Amino acid sequence: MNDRELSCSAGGQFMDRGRMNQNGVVQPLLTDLYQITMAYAYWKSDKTDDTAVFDLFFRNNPFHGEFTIFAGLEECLKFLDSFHYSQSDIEYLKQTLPEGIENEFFEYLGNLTARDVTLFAIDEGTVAFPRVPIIKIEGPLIIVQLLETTLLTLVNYASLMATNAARYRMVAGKHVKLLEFGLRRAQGPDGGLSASKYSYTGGFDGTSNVLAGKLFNIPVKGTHAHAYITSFSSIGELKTRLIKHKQTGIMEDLLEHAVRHRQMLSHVLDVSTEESSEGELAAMVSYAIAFPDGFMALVDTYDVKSRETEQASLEPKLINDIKSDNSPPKQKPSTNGHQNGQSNGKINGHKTNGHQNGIIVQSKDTKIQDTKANTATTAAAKTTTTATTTTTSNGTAYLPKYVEKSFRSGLLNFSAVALALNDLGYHALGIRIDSGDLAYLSCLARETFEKVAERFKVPWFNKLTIVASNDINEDTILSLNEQGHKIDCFGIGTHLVTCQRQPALGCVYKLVEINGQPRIKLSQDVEKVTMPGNKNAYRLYSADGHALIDLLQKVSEPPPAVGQKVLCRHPFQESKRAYVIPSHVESLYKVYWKAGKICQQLPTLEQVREKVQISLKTLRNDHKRTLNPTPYKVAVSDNLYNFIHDLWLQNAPIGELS
Ligand SMILES: Nc1ncnc2c1ncn2[C@@H]1O[C@H](COP(=O)(O)OP(=O)(O)OP(=O)(O)O)[C@@H](O)[C@H]1O
Ligand SMILES: O=P(O)(O)OC[C@H]1O[C@H](OP(=O)(O)OP(=O)(O)O)[C@H](O)[C@@H]1O
Ligand SMILES: O=C(O)c1cccnc1
Ligand SMILES: [Mg+2]
Repeated sequence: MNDRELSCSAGGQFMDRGRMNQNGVVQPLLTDLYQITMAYAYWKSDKTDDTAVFDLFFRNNPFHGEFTIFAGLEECLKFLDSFHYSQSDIEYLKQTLPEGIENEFFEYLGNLTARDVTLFAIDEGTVAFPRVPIIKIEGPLIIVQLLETTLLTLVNYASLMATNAARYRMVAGKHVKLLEFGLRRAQGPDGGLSASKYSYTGGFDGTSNVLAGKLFNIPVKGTHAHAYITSFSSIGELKTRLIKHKQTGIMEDLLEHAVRHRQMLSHVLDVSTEESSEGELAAMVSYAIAFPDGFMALVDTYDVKSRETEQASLEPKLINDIKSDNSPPKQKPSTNGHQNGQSNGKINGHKTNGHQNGIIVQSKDTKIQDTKANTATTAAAKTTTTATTTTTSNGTAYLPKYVEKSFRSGLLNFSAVALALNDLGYHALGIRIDSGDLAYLSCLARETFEKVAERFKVPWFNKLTIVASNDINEDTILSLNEQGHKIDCFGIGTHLVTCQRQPALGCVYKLVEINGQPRIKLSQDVEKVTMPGNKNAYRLYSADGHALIDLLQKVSEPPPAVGQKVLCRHPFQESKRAYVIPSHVESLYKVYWKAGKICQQLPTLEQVREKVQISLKTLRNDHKRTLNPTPYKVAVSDNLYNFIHDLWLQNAPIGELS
């Protein structure tokens, strides 16, 4: 039994092999069958001594963007380090491959390692661009072919995820915290773990995924679920109310303090204590007793059936809309690339409990902004939206009174418990909002906290954290920013981890040279023609420190020099050329694996995370903007251009007209 089998039989997917913590599912059989059948055919055709160069690259940036973050390199290196077919792998292949495979082939497989392979790569966490190989791998043809699928699976999702996360970070800005909440929605356990790891790489601040925290040393964070609030229905259910005063150590009744504050707060918040939920109060008190220094509460749970009925009688129009099949379809993002207002669908009124709105929110500069006006809504949606809007005396439309009241219940109970904790020497952390109009409710919450801070002389109340979650994506954040909000932290699950906007990055692995001879793969689609030969990649920078262009050259060419004019050519369009005089030239490849060893000091996850931000800073803003970003230029040297096109002509068959 080898290390891998030992560790797997011990029950762990990730294991410490002394040298590196490795995901146990990453092993040579994690590949497509055709790699192994090809290996046999290569072996049969006596190609064991052939050497090859493969390029691993993508053709298009994801998410309609113009950059990609390269991630997954460390996992690739770990894979090379441990590449070895175990005895049981060989037994399995003997049973599985077609009959007649010679025994010597299995012996050959049993002795294969990645010792003779050399892997070049750009640094993990660097921005990368279409057609510039992010990994270049050289070595015995059979082995480098066998590595294809596993390397692709390690790079594709990792890079997609890191890019997705980096985009969320860009739209959220650097001061807002981003938490990954996606494990429950991820594509299986391994997808969930990778999502947590690479969203951290891309710029998230933490994850709710505890195993990811343990394995990758990522900060783990979280609040609590609605279930906790709804598990209490009355104060009578509180088994304990006592908590130690932080300074005096004397046991005090937290509920008593909370009830007293709640009474006073009801005037400040304009919600009567009868209108707020007792179960919610009980749940919050009990949670505060469990976590007096980390009290963070969900404030949107409150849901009272009798009031739903009352709402129904108040809003027959809305209820009719919901019952008929005229309910508004889910909105598509508006044509300018992101959704405005409530255009991402559900919020435009198909809920019976009145959690919908066509609100006008107060923007940061206190101007009133009509979110309906710039929303690409359907007529049906607009009708329903209007029906549910409550207009205040000054003409400002807000959430339906019912929704506001129920949200105020959460705020009332939270504030009461937070003030009670304050009496006993503790500071609450904040709230989470998981439904409704997040822009409006966050402003309402902040306004409430400011009022409480002033009236109760608790200045720290101003600084309470407001976490928002609920089906958030890049467009929602952009829209919230436009509207103005007071959210300090987003908890993001589904859209982030499933990369819903684009679920795969199309990295490919193409043979570019065999036994020193270039190989080109032709295609009707020019974009798909491969760039033949063993190449080096350089990034040329302008005097202001921005990346100008990536340049591919034949390895035999001298690198571009600072201050010297370089002719950069579009790889396929003859007329597209430019001279560049770089102020700085970065050679993109480093040898990461050679002679059976990792040749570079590998950065920590934290360092890769920093690298992402540093690398993104070198990109001009117009390449990074979400709407119609400018494509970053990728070029080839004049020499490589001619080489590609000569080879192309040599390989393209000449048709015959008849
Ligand atoms: N101000 C806003 N601007 C744009 N989108 C928003 C805003 N507030 C919330 N959203 C988004 O609108 C959607 C609201 O979802 P939905 O209509 O299901 O309401 P909900 O509040 O989740 O209702 P429920 O809790 O009853 O399921 C979510 O995707 C949320 O991220
Ligand atoms: O919406 P996402 O971006 O996917 O983020 C994660 C979601 O998961 C939770 O909801 P869920 O309904 O699963 O559980 P809950 O009872 O804790 O709300 C949480 O409340 C978020 O809404
Ligand atoms: O901690 C949270 O609030 C959380 C965690 C996972 C999913 N939704 C919310
Ligand atoms: Mg939810």
